[in-house]
Amino acid sequence: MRLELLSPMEMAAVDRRAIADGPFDGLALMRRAGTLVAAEVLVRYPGAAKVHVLAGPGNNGGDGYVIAGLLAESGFAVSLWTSGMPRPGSDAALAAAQCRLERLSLLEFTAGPDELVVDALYGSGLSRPVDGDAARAIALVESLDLPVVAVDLPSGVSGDSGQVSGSAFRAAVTVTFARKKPGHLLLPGRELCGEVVLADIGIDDAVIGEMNIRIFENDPALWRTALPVAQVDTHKYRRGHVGAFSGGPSSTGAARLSALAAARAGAGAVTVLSPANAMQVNAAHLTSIMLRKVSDAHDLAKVQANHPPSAFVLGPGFGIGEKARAFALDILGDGRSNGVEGLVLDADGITSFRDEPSTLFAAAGLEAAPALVLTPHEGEFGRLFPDIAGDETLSKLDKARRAASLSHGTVIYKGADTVIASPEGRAAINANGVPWLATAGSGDVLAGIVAGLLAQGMPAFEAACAAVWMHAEAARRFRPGLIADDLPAALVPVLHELRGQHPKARPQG
Ligand SMILES: NC(=O)C1=CN([C@@H]2O[C@H](COP(=O)(O)OP(=O)(O)OC[C@H]3O[C@@H](n4cnc5c(N)ncnc54)[C@H](O)[C@@H]3O)[C@@H](O)[C@H]2O)[C@@H](O)CC1
Ligand SMILES: Nc1ncnc2c1ncn2[C@@H]1O[C@H](COP(=O)(O)OP(=O)(O)O)[C@@H](O)[C@H]1O
Ligand SMILES: [K+]
Repeated sequence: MRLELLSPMEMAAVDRRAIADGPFDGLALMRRAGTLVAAEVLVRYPGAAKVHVLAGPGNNGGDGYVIAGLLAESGFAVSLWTSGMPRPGSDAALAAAQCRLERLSLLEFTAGPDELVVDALYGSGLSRPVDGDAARAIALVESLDLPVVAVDLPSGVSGDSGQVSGSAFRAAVTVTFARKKPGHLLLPGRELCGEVVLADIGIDDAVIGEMNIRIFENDPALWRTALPVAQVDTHKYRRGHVGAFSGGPSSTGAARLSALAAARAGAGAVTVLSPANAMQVNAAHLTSIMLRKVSDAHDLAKVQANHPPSAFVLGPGFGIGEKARAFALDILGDGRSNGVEGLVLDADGITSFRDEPSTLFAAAGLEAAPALVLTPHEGEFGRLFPDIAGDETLSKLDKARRAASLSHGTVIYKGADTVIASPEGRAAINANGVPWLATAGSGDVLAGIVAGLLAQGMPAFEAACAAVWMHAEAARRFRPGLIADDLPAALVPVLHELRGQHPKARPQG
């Protein structure tokens, strides 16, 4: 699958390289791009009363000239509205020269009901805010509620960040070329793109392969082969043991949600690690999940001495303060020598380090430290990484990557467009989320899934990507009405399906 995401700059480099290598020159690529967009229009809007093609001054406009010509040849009534002449000698100028249609000035743009708009104003070359005639055209199209087919990106949407610069079209369909860009998946870009169609214009995969791209759309193809597969001769502790720290007597539910999720994600044993004063309430609500008293460092040391968990979840409902810091630093310091694969630090666990994040980052950076996975939502992200969060020049993708590098941890920067980033620079943007996942406790479940996968030996980045995708997929299939309590069981069919696709899959009874 073509999951790499190319920044507009990388895409331009790929275009140049592909043109240099042949067999297609720039105009041929443009003709292929335009032909594929025109084909989408034909298939989706065969009855459009009229098609307005808006062509800008660059190569995005060049695609527009090709599209306008082809749609007119196919029998559509086409109005071609242009903004700025293509640079003489450019591919766009060649495409414009081959288009016989009358040029109307975008300044005079007008349209009527039941008509269609093809937006070929600006694509990956967007270099300043969209204003003036283009902004007026966008407003008119919006007021008439006309369907828009965007070429490469809706004009005004940054391919790097998904942010709007000035104003932007809201497309029903966006046809992009070779690979998606981060702006197709990051909000608000994802919303403004509508359905994204990836069109193959003939750029060889090898050209993209040479770029060593490390940013991907999150998809099972990225991590399916790393999913844990239980061996025939396994036993419960070998299938991974998760320890989920509980808060005090009035905030124990979050840890139990994490614990259940870890168990459903395949951990063979899960133990809620509870302060003494919450033992009773936890005991009253647990069956297959085990329970141990962990009130202080001494108790934690005892847990680590006998069947120690291979992964921990610390934070959900835990309470903010010194105890969370001490436990987290203890686990990171105890390290892989004791069989600990990872620590998932969520919610209060993250906030506990707001005044001294560097101690956490230093502990995670030690050679023998287990993997640290941080799962902040936007508010928590700002507490742990205030400088990165406050830098408005950075996209959500950039922010997650910088945070991962700084913290030596894998960062799951949550939200409707969750970004997962590894400390070594890999990143994935998740796109299968559904709004009803925004329900109290759903983050606790996510933390538990990550820990469940880590405990079974899945590498941190893959475990984080898999957990985010499965969490969202379980919610998507469940449909609205979901509460966090439903999620652990809703994971089961998703896991079954993924395991069925695993290359080492055995028949399941
Ligand atoms: N050979 C190639 O390089 C190919 C390029 N393709 C198309 O080329 C596009 C990229 O082309 P370009 O790099 O020329 O970039 P664009 O055509 O996206 O935009 C660049 C042009 O628009 C102007 N511009 C940018 N933002 C503006 C704003 N807000 N207001 C007014 N003017 C603005 C710039 O000054 C420049 O003239 C892609 O999006 C894709 O549609 C496709 O044809 C496939 C092949
Ligand atoms: N609009 C949305 N669309 C899809 N997923 C969302 C949306 N809003 C939040 N989420 C997801 O829901 C989960 C909420 O986690 P979190 O904010 O920690 O909530 P809680 O602390 O209540 O568990 C995260 O996985 C997040 O990515
Ligand atoms: K466009």
